[in-house]
Order: sequence, then C-alpha cells, then structure tokens
Amino acid sequence: MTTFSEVYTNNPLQLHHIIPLDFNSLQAVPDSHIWPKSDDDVPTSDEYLSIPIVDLMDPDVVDRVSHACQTWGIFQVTNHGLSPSLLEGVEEETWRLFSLPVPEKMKVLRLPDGATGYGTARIAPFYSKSMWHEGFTIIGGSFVEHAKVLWPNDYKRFCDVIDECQKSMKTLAHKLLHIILKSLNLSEEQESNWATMIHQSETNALQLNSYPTCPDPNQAIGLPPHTDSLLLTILHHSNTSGLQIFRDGGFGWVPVSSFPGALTVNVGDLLHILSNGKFPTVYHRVVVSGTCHRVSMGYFYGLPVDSTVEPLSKVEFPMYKSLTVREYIGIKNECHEKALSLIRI
Ligand SMILES: C=C1C[C@]23C[C@H]1CC[C@H]2[C@@]12CCC[C@@](C)(C(=O)O1)[C@H]2[C@@H]3C(=O)O
Ligand SMILES: O=C(O)CCC(=O)C(=O)O
Ligand SMILES: [Fe+2]
Repeated sequence: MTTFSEVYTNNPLQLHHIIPLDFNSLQAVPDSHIWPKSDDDVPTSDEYLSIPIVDLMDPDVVDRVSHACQTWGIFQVTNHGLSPSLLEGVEEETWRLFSLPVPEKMKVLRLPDGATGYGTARIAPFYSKSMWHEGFTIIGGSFVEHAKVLWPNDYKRFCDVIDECQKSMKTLAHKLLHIILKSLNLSEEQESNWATMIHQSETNALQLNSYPTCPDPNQAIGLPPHTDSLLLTILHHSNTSGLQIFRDGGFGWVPVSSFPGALTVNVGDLLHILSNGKFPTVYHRVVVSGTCHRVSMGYFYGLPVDSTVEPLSKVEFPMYKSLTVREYIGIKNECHEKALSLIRI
C-alpha cells in the first residue's frame, strides 16, 4: 500500500532546488531570483472584481458553493468552524519558525527524497529562476522530529497547534467536499461511496509559506502561476495581499483580499477531473512586497493514493482518462502544468 508521502519521496529533488536563498539583509534581488517580465503581468484594472464569499451556515450553501466553484474555482468561507485563536496560533508558530536563524532552519531542510521539512516549493525544478519564498511542508507525522530539532526544550506548542490545525482543517475539508458532492448530481450510491472515500482519506498536507520583504518586488515572484494538485486547498493568509488568481475572459490577474476571519478555498486538479471540468482548477500565483513580510498556511486535501479518479457525471462525455491519484501526482511531478492536458480524452 503506497502512503501519500511516498508519492513525493519516490520523486527525489536535487538539493540545489530545495535550499532557499538567505533573504536576510539583501539590498538587491540576486540574478538567480530575477524573473522575466511576462505580458499578462498586469493585475486586473477592475477594482470591483473580487472572489465570492460564502457563509457555510447559509441555507443555500450548496448552490452558492457550486456556483463559486463553477465560475471562479476559488471562494472565501465564513462560519468555517476554525476558531480565531487557532488561526492566530498557527500564524504565531509560522512566524516563530521562519524567524529562526538560517542555520537553524537548515537543520530541518527537506531531504532530496523527503516530503516533510524546510525548503522551497516542490515546483522549483521546473523553473530556471528561483522564487522569493521559503516553505515548511508537513506530510504525515514526522514533523514532530523536526520540531524537536528546532526547539529541543519548547517544541510542544508548535506540535499542538499543527495537530489541532490538521484536525480542524480535515473536518472543514470533509464539510466542503460533502457540499460539493451534493452539487454534482450523483446517484445515491455514488454519493455515499465517494463520501466514504473522502472521509477515510489520509491524503493531506500542510504547507507553511513565507515571502520575505523584497528589495525590488517587481523583479521577483513568491510562487509562480500554478494549480494545486489535490481535491481542494484551504488557505489562511495574514492580512497582506499577495495571492492572485488568473481569470479568463480578459480579467487577468485578480488579487485575492483576505476578508477578516475568512478562509480561502480553491479547487485542485483532482476535483477538476471529478467534476469533468465543470469546476476550473484555478491558476494562482503569489507576488511579493517591498514593505512587508507575508506568511500563509495551506491545507491540501486529496483522495487515497490508490483510489481511481475519473469524471463522476455519467451524463456527459468524460473529458479525462481515469487513473489513480498516485499516477496523477506522478504525472504532475514529471510534467507540472502539462499534467491535465496529458490525460485529456
Ligand atoms: C500535497 C502537496 C501539494 C503540494 C505538494 C505537496 C506538498 C506541498 C504542496 C505545494 C505548496 C506550494 C505550491 C505547490 C505547487 C508546491 O510546489 O508545493 C503545492 C503542491 C501541489 O498542490 O501540487
Ligand atoms: O501563499 C498563498 O497565498 C498561496 C500559497 C499557495 O498557492 C500554495 O501553497 O499552493
Ligand atoms: Fe497553490
């Protein structure tokens, strides 16, 4: 039985792709981190454009979530059930981690064949330039060992916060996916089978992100345009802007503001496939700032790695071939943004 982390440990990265830049006291952006300007770089001019906000206690929540997934592929949720003190705790521990001296952080560097630990985003090898970003990826329980290395006498509060966050995020992911399943017009049997599979899945990861202040933010990028690979991502970001999503139809890059107390939810590749393309897997990127250091925390939730993913609706022609989660992530690890087109029917 393949575990989720093995899908990543079976795809080792090269060390020089994992080690982040030492962002401290840099007066200029090193050439390694200067990204070419792309013409679609200009954020949308329509300042009234913003992603939908859905109250999970709303009586029409199924229609509202379904509409948001279909039109935007991303939305913000209120009444999500995560306490402000938990989210503050996660943010506090995230600052605590990334504020450590570089040699301390390097002690828990993600191994080339590792899944958990400190380092750049896994997509780094696909680019010739480096990102203005450092991350800490948590897949499975081995993060406790890393916490003991970082804080030998004071690792408990980090572990408790991460533990509670993973539990609460899993509950919220189940709630959201249950709502989304309802909007896919499945048969009773299909709906209950998928609900059981979603409930039993151990495929999840938590990603802490840090985007240090940048001496010339227009020359760098925090995270390049990408889609998230699993079913959905639940994101908590501090109240600084940075996340942008690409909206077709001439809108371009739309900044995602963080509505106070809300969490941002975006469709991932697996949900895009299950919905037979009805829900766009939203392209998003992170731009950096010249005045403030931004952090975020993403929770990624997927299906069991050996389960088969295919378009659920039986009424339409399937757009994608059926394959296992392990196979899909393997293709994504190899071919990055071409993955979906490679399994297109
Ligand atoms: C469960 C996941 C999802 C991962 C890989 C693994 C752990 C870290 C996630 C991210 C986080 C940063 C962007 C991304 C593109 C990256 O490079 O690492 C994400 C990727 C994915 O959504 O594919
Ligand atoms: O930092 C953010 O707002 C987004 C991070 C992200 O896209 C990711 O972790 O996949
Ligand atoms: Fe992402």
